[in-house]
Amino acid sequence: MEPQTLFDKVWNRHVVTELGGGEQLLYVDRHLVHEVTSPQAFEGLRLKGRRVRRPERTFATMDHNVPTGADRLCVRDEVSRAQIEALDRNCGEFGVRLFGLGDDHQGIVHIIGPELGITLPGQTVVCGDSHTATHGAFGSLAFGIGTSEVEHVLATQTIRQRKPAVNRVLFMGDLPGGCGAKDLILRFIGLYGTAAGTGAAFEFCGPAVRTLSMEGRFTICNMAIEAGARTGMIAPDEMTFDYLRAEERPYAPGGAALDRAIEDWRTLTTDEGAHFDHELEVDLSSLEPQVTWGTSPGMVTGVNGRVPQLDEVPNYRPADVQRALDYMGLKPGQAIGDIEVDTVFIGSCTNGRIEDLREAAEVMKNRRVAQGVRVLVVPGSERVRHQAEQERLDRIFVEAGAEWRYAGCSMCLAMNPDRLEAGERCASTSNRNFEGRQGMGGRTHLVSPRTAAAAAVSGRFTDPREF
Ligand SMILES: CC(C)[C@H](C(=O)O)[C@@H](O)C(=O)O
Ligand code: SF4
Repeated sequence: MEPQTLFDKVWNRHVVTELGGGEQLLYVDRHLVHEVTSPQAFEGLRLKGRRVRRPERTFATMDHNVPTGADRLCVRDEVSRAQIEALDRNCGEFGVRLFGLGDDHQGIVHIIGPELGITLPGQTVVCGDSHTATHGAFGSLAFGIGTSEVEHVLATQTIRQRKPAVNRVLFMGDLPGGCGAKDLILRFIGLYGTAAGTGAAFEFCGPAVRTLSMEGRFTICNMAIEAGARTGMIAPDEMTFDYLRAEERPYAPGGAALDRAIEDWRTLTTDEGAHFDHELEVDLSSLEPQVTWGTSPGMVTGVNGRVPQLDEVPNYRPADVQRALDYMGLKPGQAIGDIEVDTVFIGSCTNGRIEDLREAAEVMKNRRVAQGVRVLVVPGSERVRHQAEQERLDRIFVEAGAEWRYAGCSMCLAMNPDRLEAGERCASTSNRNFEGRQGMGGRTHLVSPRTAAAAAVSGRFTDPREF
């Protein structure tokens, strides 16, 4: 048989039928739902008198709109409240399991899927959300869909798809100490640009990926989208299987059933000699902690570097760089280490997992947040919050002067009360930094949890390896 890529193997397992015109119908193993992109989809079902085809394969949570303060159950914004109430009603009516506000398992959709064992290796996973690629870190085929497709999946448990190009992204060399998955993926986007993968699927490979924890792998696949790809994948290995065995994952198989599943998942690797449409390589030996200075994740440099000259930036025209710097209030040649921040956001589906919080806590332990800096630490899920509290990480953050909050997307995007005011400057562990992303006129610098924590303590960008 022809050697196959990991992508091909998972794709081929799910083809229900050929639709002609280059399209295939794929079976969907897991459909994740959140409050923003689902109301019209449920409404569509209702109007047509249809049911949810596989409610037991459909899971819903509330994350984008939810407030993260102690009074979060009281949602003041009208649009948010309407979406939250609609999801509650729709899940009740259509028999979908909902992790709603106040539920122990509520959290960002891309955090709770893996941690509850809802998403697993070898599956097809879809959600009305672009960062669904996150789940591909298991070696599953996970991608975002639009609201009309959400309705289609609810009604049929299938999705029409055209097979994308498959690109291999090879990370060479070891990840230097003090650098994490976030630095690695930002470096990749800095090198190849936000159109590196337009419409393609990435398989992330190489020794540095193999040594990453599952948390780190989720971070990388999460940001495949920011490099223009539809999805990212990492072949499952012992790290993956240990993640599934180590803790209670209520929706994953257990015991002998898990062992049998693992035997099957071991076959989910790219065969020797399999064909990729493109090969992209990144050398990590000179990597340092990364900080974005512009309004795209590809506008990025090392924490010890400088804001570049207008004509020095790969993949961007000088006029784009100028516009980004004007918005960001920065000048070419300025040292990154001289940029002061007034806000730090640690959280999101990119970096809101327990390991991210541990890394941030390590830097902030026995230190104080710099004068005048507001620091929000927002666990990605209620389960992460409970675990962090058991490890007393919340004490470290609060004693340093940070705010410890409840789970949600929070300041990753301005859809809930956590947002930037115009002109505020934030070191953020999230994944998008376009104009207004964290609030109108707000300025976002994407960084790792360690670099965010270092900025919290120093009040300016500082190499976290100095702590
Ligand atoms: C609101 C949602 C549709 C959106 C997405 O698709 O990614 C959001 O999660 C984001 O990160 O911008
Ligand atoms: S945390 Fe941010 S990127 Fe992730 S789903 Fe929420 S809004 Fe989208």
